[in-house]
Order: sequence, then structure tokens, then C-alpha cells
Amino acid sequence: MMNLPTNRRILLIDDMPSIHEDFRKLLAVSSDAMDLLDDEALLFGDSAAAEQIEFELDSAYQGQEGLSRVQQALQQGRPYAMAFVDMRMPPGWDGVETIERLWQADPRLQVVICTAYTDHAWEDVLRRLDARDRLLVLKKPFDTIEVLQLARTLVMKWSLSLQAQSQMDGLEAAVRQRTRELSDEVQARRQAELALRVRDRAIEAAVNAIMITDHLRADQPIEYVNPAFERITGYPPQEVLGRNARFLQGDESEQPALREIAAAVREEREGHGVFRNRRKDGSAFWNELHIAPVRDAEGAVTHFVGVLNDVTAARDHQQALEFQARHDALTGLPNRLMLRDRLDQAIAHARRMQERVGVLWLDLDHFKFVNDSYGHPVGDGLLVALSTRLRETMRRSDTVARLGGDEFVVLLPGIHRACDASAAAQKVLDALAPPFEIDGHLLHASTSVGVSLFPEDGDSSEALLMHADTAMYRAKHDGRNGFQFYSREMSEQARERETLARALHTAVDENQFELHYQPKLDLGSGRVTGVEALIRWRHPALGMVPPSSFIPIAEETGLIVDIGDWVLRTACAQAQAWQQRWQLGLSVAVNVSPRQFRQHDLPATVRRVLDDSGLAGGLLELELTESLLMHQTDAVIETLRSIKSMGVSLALDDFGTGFSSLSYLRRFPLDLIKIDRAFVAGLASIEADEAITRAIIGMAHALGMAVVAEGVETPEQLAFLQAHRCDAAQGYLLGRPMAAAALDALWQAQRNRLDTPPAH
Ligand SMILES: Nc1nc2c(ncn2[C@@H]2O[C@@H]3COP(=O)(O)O[C@H]4[C@@H](O)[C@H](n5cnc6c(=O)[nH]c(N)nc65)O[C@@H]4COP(=O)(O)O[C@H]3[C@H]2O)c(=O)[nH]1
Repeated sequence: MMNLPTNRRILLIDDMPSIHEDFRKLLAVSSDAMDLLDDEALLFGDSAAAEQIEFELDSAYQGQEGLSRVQQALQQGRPYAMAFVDMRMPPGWDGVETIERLWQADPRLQVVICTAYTDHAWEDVLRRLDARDRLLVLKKPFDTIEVLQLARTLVMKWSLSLQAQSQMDGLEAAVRQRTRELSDEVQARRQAELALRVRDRAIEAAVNAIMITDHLRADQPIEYVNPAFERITGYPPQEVLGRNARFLQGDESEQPALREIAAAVREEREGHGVFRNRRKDGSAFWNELHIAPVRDAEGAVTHFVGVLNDVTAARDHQQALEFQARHDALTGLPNRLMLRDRLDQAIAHARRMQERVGVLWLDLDHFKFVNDSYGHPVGDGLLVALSTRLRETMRRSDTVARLGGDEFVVLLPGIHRACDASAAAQKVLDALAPPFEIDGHLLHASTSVGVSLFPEDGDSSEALLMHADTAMYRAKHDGRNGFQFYSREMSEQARERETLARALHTAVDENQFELHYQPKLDLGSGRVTGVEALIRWRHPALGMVPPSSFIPIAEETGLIVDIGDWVLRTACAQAQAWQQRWQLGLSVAVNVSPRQFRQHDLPATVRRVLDDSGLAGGLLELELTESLLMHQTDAVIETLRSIKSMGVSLALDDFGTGFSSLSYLRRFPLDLIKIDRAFVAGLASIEADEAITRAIIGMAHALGMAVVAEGVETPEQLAFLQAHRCDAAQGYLLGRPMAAAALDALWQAQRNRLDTPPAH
């Protein structure tokens, strides 16, 4: 038996105090009543009778009072289970009105109308109150048992209905709860479906190809591919579903990245690789593939998801960048970086195989002239053409690299003898000998080549390159357009050169230079008509340093410009001093180096120096080298002309040692040619030298130029030159270069001779 909520509170509303008395007695538990209840228990099997029923009876004598008691009881949380309400209670509300009010306050209150008669028809009453199950009618006079039974039943009913209500509320709450849960579930399912749809859509719309394979079936067939798969590979889904993805490999199944993917599948883990695949049309593309296993609830792999990305463009770009980083932009040849790699490899290989490695360092002779004279596009064209020729000439296994500017290196891996390297060097020289035609210009690209060998000249790429460079420098020094093997002495010389270069800076700052002057004899008159100024460096520790040792360094370092200015100023000042003192019209010849000619505004300098010294332009002669004129241009001719317009003479020095082409002499406004002392040395002994000297004199005269012979040391040489109408001569025979003061005696004698009238 469940525990019912008990409520024994009963309110009696009646205007008759006697009735209240009667009810009080009635509802007190009498033995009769207990008997009666026992009978009921026997009949209904309920043990309610066993309970000690003690009603709590309250009294009210008017409807209003009854209402306030009901309200009070509600406030206390102890409502009445029922009320006996008298029908007629003058002067207050009658029973019906009272009941209406009571129910407004407490709709659960059960009411028993006590009446002997009624002013209302019962139908009206019931319709008006509309609460038949809460309302009973008790006719007076009351029967004790009836009242008691009514009270007991209604009290019980109140409890039962309260319980029923609470059960109903519980049920409703449970239903509400379940409904909420169900709607949550529905909502969650909807959201899951939406999320799946979004994911599906994302896969469908993905730029990357997505492929799902069945891991549980034999040969792991493709189960799904998204539209991007067809875009990238060209294969529509129907042609790939059910197949293993390896058909994308074509015949390139040996790529290392593929092995990594296969391992990842085998080991059921994530994997990544970039490899070449084939599209349906057979074209190759670079596929960057990521794969990841999909596991079921138990953790077993059921599928693999693969994301494919066509990275061909990015890879091409990267390869282009890598190519750029390792190649020369102009010629496409490997650059220094790549050369170093190849050289390192060649050395390692040669060391294992007991072979040699040859390094040829090439430097174009006079490339700067090409650039300066014809402009950079022509210079670039020459470099490109030369690169092509070199590449075509050398073996495929050789590396032809450009280090920048006009410097190239040819790497000869795996040679056996030193003569293999010299043969290669000669091949380079031969290949570059024929002229190049660039933009309508015929250009010669003579080259100086330095050769170093592994292992004898060094066992590292740095050493081999450095020594090949040193050897090249020597080759250039020894007359250009040739090759030279490296030797240990060269390194020593290179070191000396460096020391000298540093000392030369100090020499310029501290003016350690002097000028010596070598007389030039006019062979017609037998008089000294001028001198050549020759620089001397008196180094505080090294003593006299010959010009042949420091002029090339001064050229390389650019110091020649300052030195040349000093020479010009000093020589002109000296010539003017002599002129003022001796009035002999002696000219002074000054050597002008190519760099000086190129980098300096020479006409302006000459003008300034003449003005400053006061020397007449006609007494100055500039000696130019052949290489300076070799790449004749309008600019060079223009410079020469403007110098000549000051009355200054122009001489071509060391004629016969360089290209010695008389044809180009015609184009320059030259006044005289100086025959190199190498030819003069052979006069009166070597027939060929005599023939050449004769030819030079003849052709120079034909072109309106005078000829000066250098290095005359013997009377025979002098006699030969005189006999062949050479105009002037210099040489130890006639006078060594000497300090200015030492020449005063000569000028004095010459002055005297002029002042003494000839004897008749
Ligand atoms: N064996 C022999 N040699 C003779 C004889 N007569 C003269 N010499 C030498 O021949 C060289 C002539 O000068 P160079 O050909 O212009 O050759 C010059 C010239 O190219 C250059 N040089 C000298 N001074 C200057 C200068 O002030 N400026 C520039 N740019 N170069 C200079 O240095 C080169 C060498 O000058 P130096 O040593 O003074 O050598 C001088 C001179 O001393 C002889 O009979 N026999």
C-alpha cells in the first residue's frame, strides 16, 4: 500500500451553532463508527479503518468567514480536504455563492451542501457550480454514519486525487522530458547530416584530388574520387573506380617516393611523397600525395584517404630557381657555385681512381675594350657566342663554367697526364681563334689560359682554382693568347705582386717616384731632338723597382691614373724648364697607359698640364700602346684628334710586338711609330728582323709617319737604321735613361754647337 498524503481537515460553514456542536460530536471517533469502518474493511479489504481517523474540524458561521479560513489554510500550506456548507446562512452569502467563492480560492476543495431544502433547483445549482465531482448534497436531518462516511470518503478522495494529480504531473514531466530528449536527438541527427553534407560538398569542391581506397578488399581498389581527380588526371570516376591507383604511375614505378607510399599503406600509417604520374593523355605531372588510414570503431584500418595535388608548376618554378642559382644568367653555363660542386666531385673521384683533374682558367684578352668600344650588348653577344663555341668544343664530360665578367673555367675530370690538359688548353685557344661576328662587327677574342692540375697543384677546389688563376695571369703577362701551367714560383710571384701593390699605394702617397729621361737622336741631323720620360720608383727598402714590375700592377689597381698624371706634369715642367734655359726645342715623350687613356679625360688633362707648365704642345709627344688602338672606335679617334689639335704628337710604342697591323694604323692620326727593341736587337744579324724593320720603315713613311728605333745598342744596328732611313733612334748606345740634371752637360754641348758658326 502506497503512502497517501493525508489531510483530515474539515471546515463546517453553518450559521447554526448547534449544527457545529452536532458535527463535533459526530466526527469524533465513536465505537460505532469504528465498527462500521471495520465492516467496510472487511468488505473492501482496505485497512483504512485500522488507521486512527482523527478529523480536524474547524467552524465558520458565515460564508465570508469560511472563505477566510480556506485562504488562511492555503497560506499555511494545510488546505482543507472538504467543507460542509449550509445552504442558507442569513444574513451572509448563501451556500451556492459561498461555494463559488471557496472554489475560486481553492479549486480542490470538496464541498458537501447541507440542506433541508433549497431555494435553487438542483440542476441550476449544479450547472452554476459546474463541479459535480467536487460536490455532494447532504440532506437534513443528517444521518450519523452518512456524515461520517462522507467525511471519510471525501478525505480519502482528496488524498487520492492529490496522488493521482502528482502521478499525472510526474507522467507529464516524464513525457515532456522524453519529448525534449527526442527532439534533441532529432536535432543532433539533423546537425550530423548537415555536417556530413557540408563535408561531402567540401570534398566535391576541393581543388585537390581526393581518392578513397578500400583497404579490406584485395588490391585495395579505388572506391571514390572527387571531381578534382578527373580535372588533374583526366580520368573520369567510372574509369578508375574498382582499380588500384598504380595505373597513374605509367611505367615509372621505380621512384623512391612511391616506395614510401607503399610502405605507409603496408604499415597502415600516414604517408607523403612527390613523384611523377601520368595523366590519361600520357602527359606527365608531379603529384604530391598525402595518404591517411581510416579506422573503424575497433581501430582496424578499413580505408585509405589520399589527397593528390598537381605540383608541376611549383616544381618547375623551383627547378628554374635552382637552375638560376647554379647557372650564369647570360650564357646558361654553370656558375661558380655549380663549378665548385663539380670540381669537388671530380677531385673525390680522381682521388679514388688515382686520376688527375685539370682546371683551365680562361680570361679574354682586351674584353673591356669590346664592352667600352661597342657597348654592352655586343660584349654580351661575344660572351654568349664564345660560350657556345667552348661548349661545342669541349667533351660532354667536361664542365664549361662562367665565373662572371670575361672569366671562364673549363673543368677536365678524370684525365691521366698533364699533356691531356695542355691539349685541352690548346683546343680552347684554337676554338676561340677565328673571329666572332657579333652585330656586324668582326671581333677577336684571344684568350689567356692558366692550367692547374690535381693532385700536383692542390688537393682542394679552392687551391686548384686559385692556382689556375695565377697561371692565367702569367699567361697574360707572357704575351696573351697562350696557356701556362701553374708552378709554385707563380704563387710566390703572385704574393710578391700583392706586396708590391700595397707598397705602390704608399709610393703614390709619399711620392717615391722619379723621372729619368732617355735621349732620342735624330738620325738625319745627328742631334738629340728630344727625350723619353721613363718613370723610376725608388722604394725605401727595395731600392729601384723597374717599371716592368710595377706598371702592370699600377694598371690593375688603377693607380696608373694618378701616377700617369704625375709623370705628365713632371715631364712637361722639365721640358719647359729646359726650353727656357737652353732654347733647344727639345720634345719630351710620355708613356700613356691604356687604363689612363680610358678612365681619364685625357685631352682635358693634357690641356691643363700644358697650360700649367707653359710648354708648347709641339714639344710634347704621347706614346700609346698597340692594345689601346686595337679596338679602334670613333671615341678613341676623337680623343686622339683633340689631343693632336693642341699640337701634341702621337707615337705608337713597341710596334711589332702586338697585332702590328699596318692597315689599322691608317685610321689613326699617328705621327710616328717606335719599332720595338726586339727587332732592333736582331738587326745586322737576323735577316727576318732586318726585313721586318725595312718593311715597317717603308710602310710608315708611305703613311706619312716618322719611325723611331728603340733599344739601339750597337753601331751596326745604328748603321743599319741610318742606311734604311729610319728617322730617329734611342738606345744605350746613344744614351741611357738618366736624371734630368745629368742631361745638362749634353744640352750645354748641343747649345755650344749651335752657337758656334760652322767652320768653312
Ligand atoms: N735592353 C735595352 N733597354 C733599353 C735600351 N734603351 C732603352 N731601354 C729601355 O726600354 C724601355 C723603353 O720604354 P718603353 O718601351 O716605353 O717601355 C716602358 C714603358 O712601357 C713603361 N714605362 C716606363 N715609364 C712609364 C711611364 O711613365 N708611364 C707608363 N705608362 N709606362 C711607363 O715601362 C717600360 C719599361 O721601362 P724601362 O724599364 O724604363 O725601360 C725603357 C728603357 O730603359 C737599350 O738599348 N737596351
